[in-house]
Amino acid sequence: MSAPLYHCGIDAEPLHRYQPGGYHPLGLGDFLKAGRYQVLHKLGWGGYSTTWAAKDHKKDRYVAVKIIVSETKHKRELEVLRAMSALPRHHPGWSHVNQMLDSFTLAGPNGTHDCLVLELLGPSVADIVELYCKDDRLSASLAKSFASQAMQGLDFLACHNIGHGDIHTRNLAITVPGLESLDEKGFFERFGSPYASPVTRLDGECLMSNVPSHIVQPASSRMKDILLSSPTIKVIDFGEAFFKDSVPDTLHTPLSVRAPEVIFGDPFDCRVDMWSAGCLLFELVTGQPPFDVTMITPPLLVQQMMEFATDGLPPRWQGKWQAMQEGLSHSDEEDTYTLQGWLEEVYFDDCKHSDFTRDDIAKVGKLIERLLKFEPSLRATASDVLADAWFEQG
Ligand SMILES: Nc1ncnc2c1ncn2[C@@H]1O[C@H](COP(=O)(O)OP(=O)(O)OP(=O)(O)O)[C@@H](O)[C@H]1O
Repeated sequence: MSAPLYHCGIDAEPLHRYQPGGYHPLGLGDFLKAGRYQVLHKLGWGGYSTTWAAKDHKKDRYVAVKIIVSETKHKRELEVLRAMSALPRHHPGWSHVNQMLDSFTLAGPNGTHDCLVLELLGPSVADIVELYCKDDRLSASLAKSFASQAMQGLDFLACHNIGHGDIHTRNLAITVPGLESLDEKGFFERFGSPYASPVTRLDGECLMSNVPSHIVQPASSRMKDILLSSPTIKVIDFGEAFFKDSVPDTLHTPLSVRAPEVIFGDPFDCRVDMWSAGCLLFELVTGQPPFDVTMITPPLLVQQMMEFATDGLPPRWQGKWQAMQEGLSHSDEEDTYTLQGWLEEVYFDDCKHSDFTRDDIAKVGKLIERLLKFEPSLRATASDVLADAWFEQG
């Protein structure tokens, strides 16, 4: 990799991606779509996009604008979101998926970018846990409420033959109550005042117009009070989403929640989401994902999956598994756990609060077991999960 050309005091999106094919340079106060959207704050960034909070002057509302890098050839996210916005709204899960409100293209110095205008949401569930939760763990009532809402969102998607492909706690975000009625002062009280730092060139030359003059620190929302009510959450980020009749070759779901059929290179479908949902349920309850993600490699992960999945590795994957194991060093010392044993071990950690009862944990363990099946056809569906007695208690 070549030496960095730019410097900025804020560690956010990689500056070298401000080049043809990459990010669009945007600044606070900029207008988009002929003056309709005005940029107020930065929400975050990823490998393929930067996302901004903006004021929609035409409809007098706050929105999120996700600006995709210009080199992206596939338009899956845009197509799935567009299809979703045309779907009937009567399903209870409709209100638990982030809806697209508008879309447009933006021609800039780095190319032509698809821009998705989305409902503006607050922090992700992962952020909430990190920022506001004692012992990095949700209360039992919030864990159950978030699990139920995520499952409703997934049920809505499955009913319409849409796979999300990237279900985890960073892709569930809370809605901001009263957002519509916030004035600008109230908006910045919620999302924090933006902080930006100038970009300089290390060779002393002037910046070109395809690099922003400043980098904005992503918003750090102040929303602890929201947890005292019953927050609504929505599934966000449809960058890996797909329709049942045009499934991609593979998915880039984080390895720790990636379904085994994707790891084994098998054909897959929307049921990948139910494997990830099993991991999600475990994390919502305990505060950590079921599979140890430190230094994880596919063979190590499959080894852990074999401890927890109750249906055994399907014969069609045995050959690949044999080949994978060649790189694994066998250690006799490591403890092995059943899923239920591991769930109890993690949850009833003496140092952390535990407001679920042992009975509750036994029940949710059974539920997670129904999701963590190697064979996609054996996995519970979102509607099966929602009908489970665990959701009726408490
Ligand atoms: N509708 C929204 N409202 C508020 N914040 C959002 C919204 N959509 C995305 N974000 C935030 O913006 C950041 C990046 O968004 P997103 O999850 O869509 O992209 P990513 O998957 O991280 O990146 P990429 O798709 O480019 O790899 C995240 O921090 C996310 O929480």
